[in-house]
Amino acid sequence: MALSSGSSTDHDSREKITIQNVSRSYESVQALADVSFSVAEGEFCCVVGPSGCGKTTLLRAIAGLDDPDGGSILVGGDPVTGPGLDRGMVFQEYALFPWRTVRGNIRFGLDRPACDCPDCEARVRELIDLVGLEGFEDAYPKALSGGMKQRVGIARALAVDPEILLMDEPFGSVDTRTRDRLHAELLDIWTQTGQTVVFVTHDIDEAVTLADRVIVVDADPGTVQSTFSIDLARPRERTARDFVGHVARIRTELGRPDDTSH
Ligand SMILES: Nc1ncnc2c1ncn2[C@@H]1O[C@H](COP(=O)(O)OP(=O)(O)OP(=O)(O)O)[C@@H](O)[C@H]1O
Repeated sequence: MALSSGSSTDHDSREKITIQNVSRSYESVQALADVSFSVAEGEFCCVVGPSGCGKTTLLRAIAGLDDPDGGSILVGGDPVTGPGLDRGMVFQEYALFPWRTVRGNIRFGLDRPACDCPDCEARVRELIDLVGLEGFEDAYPKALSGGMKQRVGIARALAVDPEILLMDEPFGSVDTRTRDRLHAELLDIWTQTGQTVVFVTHDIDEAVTLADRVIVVDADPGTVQSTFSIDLARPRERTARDFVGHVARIRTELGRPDDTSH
């Protein structure tokens, strides 16, 4: 993947994440090539692109789970040198601990020594309420539906109140109806928390449903393709009518037919 938001990558105070000339290769495969863009504080940014264009590699690098070969990633102006409590990650395949209950999975982040949560049990209860899993506290992941598992994944990522939420195709494994519901719930949570979100998807419709700003990348890792971002500046509270107009506008900008009727 090679992309540029078209804006300066010099750090300014509104920038929460600054990605500067980041590259990453796996043996002969170049997954990221000279990637530069930034994400503003409190922004919901979707990175959309086809399978294999380097989206997961990028997200893992921001999370500090993987080291780029070159370039730098700054969070709040500080270089990322490894995982941190300021970043929560939600994985496509949930990555829940099968031997832990819903409560135990959500509590995971709070059990770390670096966590200074004054009342962890109260925090877990708050998160269970937030993601609507009341009554399932003692259930194990194998007894949950895909949508419920991902609610646990989101709650676990939010447990330590991270400044940044990194989401890697989190709703790729749930049915369309559940996905629509989870979109609404996620936007609701984001409205409450005001976190900076980087949400990776291969689905442009999902991206325009959720994002303040969409960064579109194309196939062929390591080459610059038709990559652009769109500033949507949408209001946080949006009516269904606004939404249809919003999708139509984005489709026009992307040069795609207006098929927002379904
Ligand atoms: N650990 C690895 N070892 C070797 N190659 C890898 C590794 N991780 C990723 N790659 C390769 O790097 C490229 C980018 O992979 P990445 O998973 O970041 O893409 P992606 O856009 O997230 O794809 P998807 O949408 O399918 O998850 C791919 O060609 C992939 O095969």
